[in-house]
Amino acid sequence: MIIAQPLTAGAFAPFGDVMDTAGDPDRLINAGLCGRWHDRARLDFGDGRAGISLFDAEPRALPYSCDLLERHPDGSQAFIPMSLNPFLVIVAPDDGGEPGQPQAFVTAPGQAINLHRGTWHGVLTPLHAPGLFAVIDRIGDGANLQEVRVTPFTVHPFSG
Ligand SMILES: NC(=O)N[C@@H](O)C(=O)O
Ligand code: NI
Repeated sequence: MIIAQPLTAGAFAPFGDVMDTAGDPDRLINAGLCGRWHDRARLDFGDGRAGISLFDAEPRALPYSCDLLERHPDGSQAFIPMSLNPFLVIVAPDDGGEPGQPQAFVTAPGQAINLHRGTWHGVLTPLHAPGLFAVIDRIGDGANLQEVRVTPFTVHPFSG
């Protein structure tokens, strides 16, 4: 059993970047009418190119059972919600080419994530409809996908 934790940049740092507008913007632009939180993710598309896709994913409920993790060996993958709904993020360290102990996080409204190249993760998991996301990841040759069946585990909500 895994308890989903509130997503923080520090806890997620081994796996990827958290993008949000917490704190002051890096720049004020557009005559001071817009804050820019500048260059907040480490994107990597290897020998491919950057692509932007839109996902409409079915919401899941907690407790959530997971038995499959995947990774993209050739590029990073960013999930940017097009709603203010929180979503579930499951990641795991690499342990000799297999996923190690999974960790689960629930995003705050307005948070987006960028999975670093090769990070083990669960597939996009909205928790509320609409499960609309912009996804920035690698477009190129090859599958850029490694999937592994894992011992099923259940993610439970944080009861903070
Ligand atoms: N398959 C796909 O485009 N998405 C997955 O990689 C995912 O992490 O949801
Ligand atoms: Ni993925």
